[in-house]
Amino acid sequence: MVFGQVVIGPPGSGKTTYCNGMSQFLSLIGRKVAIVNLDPANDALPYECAVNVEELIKLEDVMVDPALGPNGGLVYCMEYLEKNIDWLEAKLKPLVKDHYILFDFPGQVELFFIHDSSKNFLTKLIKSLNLRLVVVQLIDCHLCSDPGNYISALLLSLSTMLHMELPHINVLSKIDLIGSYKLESVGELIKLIDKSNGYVFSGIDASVVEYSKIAVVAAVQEKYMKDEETED
Ligand SMILES: Nc1nc2c(ncn2[C@@H]2O[C@H](COP(=O)(O)OP(=O)(O)OP(=O)(O)O)[C@@H](O)[C@H]2O)c(=O)[nH]1
Repeated sequence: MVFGQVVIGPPGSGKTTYCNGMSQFLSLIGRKVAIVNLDPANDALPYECAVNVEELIKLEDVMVDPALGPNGGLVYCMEYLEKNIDWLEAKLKPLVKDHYILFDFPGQVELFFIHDSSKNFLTKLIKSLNLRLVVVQLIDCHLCSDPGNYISALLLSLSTMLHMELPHINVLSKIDLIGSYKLESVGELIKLIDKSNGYVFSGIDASVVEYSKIAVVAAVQEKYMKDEETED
C-alpha cells in the first residue's frame, strides 16, 4: 500500500511551494518522498522531481501545435496524459515500493471539478498501484478577506471534493500574509454597517472626514495591540 497527496488549487495558490516544503518536512521526519510534477507548464521547479510530465508533454508545444490557448492546452495535456497513463504508471512503479508520493498538479481548477481526465487517470493509478491518496486543495487566505470570494472558494472546494471522490483537505495558504489584509477590523465593520443602513449617504462630506478618523484610530489601536503582544 502506497500513500500520497494530490496537491491542487487555483493558479498561484502555492502548490509547488507546498510540495517543496511538505517534502522537506516529511523527509525530516523520516519518510522517503517522491514529488511527481504533473504541471506541463511548471518551468522553474524549486524541488527535484522524481517524475516530470514535461518529459511526456509540454504546454508550450501544444500551444504551437495544435495551437491551443493556455486553458485549452492544459485540458489537452491532461487528456493526453490520461491516454498515455501507462507512461506514468511505469515511472511510478519503481517508486511506489518505498516512497510517499506528492503529485503537483496544474492550477486550472476546472480540471478538478468539471473535466474527467485527472479523476480518471488517478482512479486507474489507485487501482493498479494500490495507492491511498488524499486531495490537498490550497486556497489563498487572501480569499478570506472578502465574503464573496470566500463563499466561491468554499463552493469550489465542495464541487472538487464531490467530483474527485477522494478524501479532501482544504488548506489556507500564504497564512503569513493574513495580517496585511483588512480583516475584522472594527473600522471595516463600521463602513459595511454604514453602507447597509444608508448612514454613508446621509452626509457624504462628513463621512469622508469620519472615515479618515477611523483609519487613524485603527492604526493607533493596531500599534497598541502589537506593542501589548510584544510585551507579553
Ligand atoms: N508569502 C507567501 N508566499 C507564498 C507562499 N506559498 C507560495 N508563495 C508564493 O506564491 C507564488 C506562487 O507560488 P507557487 O508555489 O508557484 O504556486 P502554484 O500554485 O504552484 O502556482 P501555479 O503552478 O502557477 O498554479 C510564489 O511567488 C511563491 O513564492 C506562502 O506560504 N507565503
